[in-house]
Amino acid sequence: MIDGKPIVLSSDSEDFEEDGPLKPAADKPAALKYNKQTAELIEELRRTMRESRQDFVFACGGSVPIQQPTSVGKGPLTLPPISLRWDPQDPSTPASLCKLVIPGDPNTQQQQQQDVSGLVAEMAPATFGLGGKDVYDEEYRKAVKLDTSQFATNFCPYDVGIMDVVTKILVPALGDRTARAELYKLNVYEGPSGHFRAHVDTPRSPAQFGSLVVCLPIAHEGGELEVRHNDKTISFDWGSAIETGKEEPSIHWAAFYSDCEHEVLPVRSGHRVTLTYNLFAVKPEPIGAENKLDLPLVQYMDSVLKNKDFMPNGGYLGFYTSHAYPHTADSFTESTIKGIDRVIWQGFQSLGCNVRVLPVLHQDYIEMSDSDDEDFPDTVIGKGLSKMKIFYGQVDDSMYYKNYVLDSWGECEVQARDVLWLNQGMHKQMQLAFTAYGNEAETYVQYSWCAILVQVPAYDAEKGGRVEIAAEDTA
Ligand SMILES: O=C(O)CCC(=O)C(=O)O
Ligand SMILES: [Fe+2]
Repeated sequence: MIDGKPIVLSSDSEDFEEDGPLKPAADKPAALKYNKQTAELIEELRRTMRESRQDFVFACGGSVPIQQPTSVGKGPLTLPPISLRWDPQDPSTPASLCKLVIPGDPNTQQQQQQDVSGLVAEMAPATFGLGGKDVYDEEYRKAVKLDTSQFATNFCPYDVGIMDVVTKILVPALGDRTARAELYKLNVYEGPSGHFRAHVDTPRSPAQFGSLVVCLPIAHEGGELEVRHNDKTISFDWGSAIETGKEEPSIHWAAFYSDCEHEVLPVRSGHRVTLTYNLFAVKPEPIGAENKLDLPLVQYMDSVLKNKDFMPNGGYLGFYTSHAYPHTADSFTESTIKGIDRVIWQGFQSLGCNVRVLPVLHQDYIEMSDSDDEDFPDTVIGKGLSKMKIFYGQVDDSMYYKNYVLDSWGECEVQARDVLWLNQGMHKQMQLAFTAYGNEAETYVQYSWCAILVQVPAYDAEKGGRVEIAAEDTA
């Protein structure tokens, strides 16, 4: 949970003095109190973190063949034919016409395409969220959908190991946190032009961390799903794999962090039929110091903290998260923290530091009458942000100025100028993504990117390690 006051940081906190601690200068809000050795070690730590970022995945996928059930040898990972049943718009339509079994008889492929057309005729245009409203605009999304109240399927992503893979790859193996999938929509993207332009998925709750798409084996061409994070793109091309005769009928799936921008490219022909699921992180475990992460980056962080010259009197580190996170107007949960963010958050915690995650907003997105004011910060960070109704441009107070007291840990006040940043924070791309198109007009939960704030304890020369500080309740 995040509550309390908003805090303000200057982004140019790179100023070190040659020897010894800096004297804070009134005209230099970024002046810092750290020594030269700290400056050098920080540079190394920054570089290592930049490099480590490349190693984290943000999407995964696979395929599962469908087998006709036999009386023998039906193992737990066998996927039987998938049936779909739906509510007809005309209640007098016989049930036999409101059902599709996939794959159907291999000799009647054409029949199957006709059956899909029958399904499509019962589906409604799929809208997307724009500016708080559900909009239908074929320029951005051309697809049809059914809600879960209107259809049923025997397919379950848990039966065939998909959720095991998702949990292992996208929910880092920390504690026994796991992923829960909730069926969300049935969608059909029809050739020659069905598509969904770049968007991020609207979070359904602060516990949502990802989305799962399952594509049924129905012939189509095109319709590649592209998922992007920072400057990387992962593409899932199921159409060519599904094309008749090339492989045994299989479902194809992809799961990805839902703050990652993604896009369905135009379907050239056929029907791209998908089930979509929202993924939630469940069973968060309290993380204790005994729960050390055995990752090179954490070992490196450990070695820096063990260096007696690094922040000998303690201090504060900041890391702008690589992903954006959902939060509601008054709640923010750390249970969905992912990728390198998760490693940094838990890594520092396991090394005896206190860690917090705070939402961040860049000034471009804050509309204030006096935002031309030079004293107004480039970046506003803090727990109180969520209370400012920022997403509607209604910041109702002008108290958020540079060098504001950022936060406090017990008696300890953290000022903006005390924080050494490990990376640069302007995730413009992500901010644009969340202000542009979502898959749903839902404003109750929003994404924003965040800052991880780390309280580094002082070095105790006698003990030969960092001073112990009281662990925080991170629930
Ligand atoms: O069908 C897909 O591959 C993705 C669909 C999608 O992005 C959505 O429904 O939000
Ligand atoms: Fe989406």
